[in-house]
Amino acid sequence: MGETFGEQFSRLAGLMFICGTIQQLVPTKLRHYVEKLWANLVNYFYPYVHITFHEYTRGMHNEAYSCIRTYLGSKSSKKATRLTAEKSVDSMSLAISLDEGQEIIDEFNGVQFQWQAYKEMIEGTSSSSRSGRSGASIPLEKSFYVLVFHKTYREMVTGTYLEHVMEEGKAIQLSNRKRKLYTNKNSDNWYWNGGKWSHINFTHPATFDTLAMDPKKKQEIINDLTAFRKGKDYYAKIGKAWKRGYLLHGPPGTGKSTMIAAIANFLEYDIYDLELTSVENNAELKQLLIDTRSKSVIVIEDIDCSLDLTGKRNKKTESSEKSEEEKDSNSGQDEEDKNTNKSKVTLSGLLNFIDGIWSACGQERIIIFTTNHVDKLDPALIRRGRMDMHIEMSYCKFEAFKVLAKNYLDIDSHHLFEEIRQLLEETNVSPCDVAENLMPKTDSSDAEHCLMDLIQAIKAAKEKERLKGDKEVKAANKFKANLLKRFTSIKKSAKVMK
Ligand SMILES: Nc1ncnc2c1ncn2[C@@H]1O[C@H](COP(=O)(O)OP(=O)(O)OP(=O)(O)O)[C@@H](O)[C@H]1O
Repeated sequence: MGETFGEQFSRLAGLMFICGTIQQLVPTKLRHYVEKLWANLVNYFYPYVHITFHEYTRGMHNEAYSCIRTYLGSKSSKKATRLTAEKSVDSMSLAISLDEGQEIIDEFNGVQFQWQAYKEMIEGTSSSSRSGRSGASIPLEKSFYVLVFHKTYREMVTGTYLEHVMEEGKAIQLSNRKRKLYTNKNSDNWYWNGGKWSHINFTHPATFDTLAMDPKKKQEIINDLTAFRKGKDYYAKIGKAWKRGYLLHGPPGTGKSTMIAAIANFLEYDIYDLELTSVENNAELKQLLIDTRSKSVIVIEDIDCSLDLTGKRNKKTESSEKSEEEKDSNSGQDEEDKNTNKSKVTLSGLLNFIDGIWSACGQERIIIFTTNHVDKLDPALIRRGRMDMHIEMSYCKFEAFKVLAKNYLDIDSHHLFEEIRQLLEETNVSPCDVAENLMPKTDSSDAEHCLMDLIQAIKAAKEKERLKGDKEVKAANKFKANLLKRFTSIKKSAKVMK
């Protein structure tokens, strides 16, 4: 746009003044025709297009309006002189928006777009009122934005500019909102209790900075998540639903749940904590997934304990699996009924949940399974493509310990570090146990005290491991001796028989 909006409007205003003056000189009888001609001329020569975005359309809230409001709020805090600020219960910070009558110029790909904010009062009627006076006339506030642009850019506006405004507005809204931790309700409560998931605000403080693990492995995960977050076009190009699966496995207390919180915080996603044991069947599982929003992490913790999903596939052939699923969902009389939870969700139901066609209806989702026993899981459940990244959360080694020492004691080095390094190399201790010992127990506990406590705890664990090892060696030796004894006696009796 060569001229600015200001210049173009002042030129147009000058022209209108001249035409207005000419109109005054025209005889009254002809004035009507001149006015009509003038309106047509303005229509023909006025090079601007106006688009109005109302807050409500046909009684429904217009999502485009709130995206524009957020988008312009982010631009106008630097440019506009009168702004409105508000904070909703669901949002973390103040939302700034353009005040009534204000306008700002937004620039996109070198083109200027003018936005104006308006508010007008209209008369409305209340359908019911607290005073009991139904149908009373009440003043309603009607807010709207008007986008003004040169007609040359009509295609750019409808093609890319508005999409850019919507996307950016939505992204700001998402990063501003309080994130949620959802848990699935029992299906008996779905309809009378507002939805299939109940939620609380998600405020877990874990981040990748506070997560104790091998730094190289941690960086790999961060890179993977970053690529996923930016991967919208890539996933579209390769024809894959925009989702990714992570399998977190490792002994108890190694940080699997902490890692989930760190992932959700890193991506700024909500978490859906799916309790499989309270899902009755495969159909319910699908409905629960459909009811999740994008930009979310769907978690099934301790998948090996959730349902008897292990080994089923190994026992059956691929071809018999479909009929098995039907059998499961119809009668549900076999293996699942042996579970105390009576859930009829099957392995194939769960596989569909992860990668069925309909699972692509909501994009930008992460699915995470956790387990303490990866070897117990059916290979089909965790194959690449379903669980794209397998992350082993392991016992605490020195690099992970340093992160915990920094978090809990705010120290980067200490003369006891070397002893701890050696002990951790020789002993399996979970980060959870290390963290527990690093927590000051009394007001007078300093770093030295905590590190000494930790050394004692690792030594005790080492001793326990040694005793366990001795016991195992003894048992193995006993077994070997028994075997040898039996073998010799068999040999002897064979000789006698000869
Ligand atoms: N890798 C870690 N980094 C930081 N803190 C950790 C880590 N692992 C464990 N912790 C600490 O130990 C506590 C328990 O860890 P967490 O629940 O994440 O382990 P988990 O592997 O999920 O255990 P489980 O398998 O028993 O569910 C956490 O609250 C956290 O304070």
